[in-house]
Amino acid sequence: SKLYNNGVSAEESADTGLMMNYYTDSCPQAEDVIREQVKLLYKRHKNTAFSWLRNIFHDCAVQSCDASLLLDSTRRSLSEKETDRSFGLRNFRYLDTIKEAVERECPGVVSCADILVLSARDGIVALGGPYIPLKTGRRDGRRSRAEVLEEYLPDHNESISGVLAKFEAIGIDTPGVVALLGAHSVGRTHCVKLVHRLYPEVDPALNPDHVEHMLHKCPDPIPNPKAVQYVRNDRGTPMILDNNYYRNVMEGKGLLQVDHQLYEDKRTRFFVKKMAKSQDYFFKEFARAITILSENNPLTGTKGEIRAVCNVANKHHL
Ligand code: HEM
Ligand SMILES: [Ca+2]
Ligand SMILES: [Ca+2]
Repeated sequence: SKLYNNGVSAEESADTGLMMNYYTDSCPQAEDVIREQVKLLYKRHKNTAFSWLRNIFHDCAVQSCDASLLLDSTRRSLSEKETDRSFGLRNFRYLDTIKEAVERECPGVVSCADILVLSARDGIVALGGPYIPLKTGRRDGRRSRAEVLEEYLPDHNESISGVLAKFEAIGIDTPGVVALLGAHSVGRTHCVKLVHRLYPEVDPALNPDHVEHMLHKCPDPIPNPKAVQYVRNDRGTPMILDNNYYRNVMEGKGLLQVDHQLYEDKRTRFFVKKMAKSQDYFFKEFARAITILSENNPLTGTKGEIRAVCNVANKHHL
């Protein structure tokens, strides 16, 4: 059939939006290949699952689930992943590994944006979280958008009102926000993001037992940013996506200002308690919120492109 300039046939270019199993006809093995790769990579590098989970926030919350997060800086612009807001993001090479495996099956068909979302979905399962059915059909953006990052991504010191407002703008309500922050039930936070709660004075809201641990892990008021000094987000079950985060937050063991605020603020406190009590409720709300996040403003139809490699946009086509 007639090919458009971007190599998409007329039938394929009809904009069907996001749908379940978008690649059923064009690349039936796509989701299996991704699931297989996630399993293999997770077995070898457990913490890559934290990265897949964090990616969905840092890509989808910033304007669109368009894999803009994955682009490298160019001579003309600094990429999202190299800004301070992306501090600590890691393991991008394992997304490239997944993309390469998918490309071997079906070259030029599956977007990096979908691979990013599906790796998060399968990574959540690897971490003991719920299986969340997610749609596909996203296409990749052509530019990184570091200049709008601040507008969309809450800072670690942001007020809870600011956090709620930013998520509300993409359709995620209060219980949804509380559930999403449950992602801090896994992974780590570097000392640079924590020392302001320890020095010059210890934040009195912190649990004294936890302070001792934090001071041990972060002994310098000005940590060397190159040193790998960090505190695990959830000392109890650091590798498992469970509701232990909410118990931590209730006990003054939330690491970030936003974690702590979640239990201080009237609007969110109720949901923290409810999620601490019921893992089912946490999972249900988490699944709902991840679904909304993953459908934020996607490029579909003929918008954007299918990137050949995830860290650079394709060479410009007419
Ligand atoms: C108000 C919103 C949020 C703020 C301010 C925030 C901030 C942060 C910060 C500062 C870190 C530590 C990074 C480091 O030192 O390496 C972190 C880690 C992490 N965040 Fe968030 N976050 C937020 C929401 C989310 C959401 C919605 C998710 C996912 C759904 C998420 C997933 C993660 C994960 C998995 C880690 C651990 C990463 C690792 O160990 O490599 N965060 N976050
Ligand atoms: Ca994006
Ligand atoms: Ca945990």
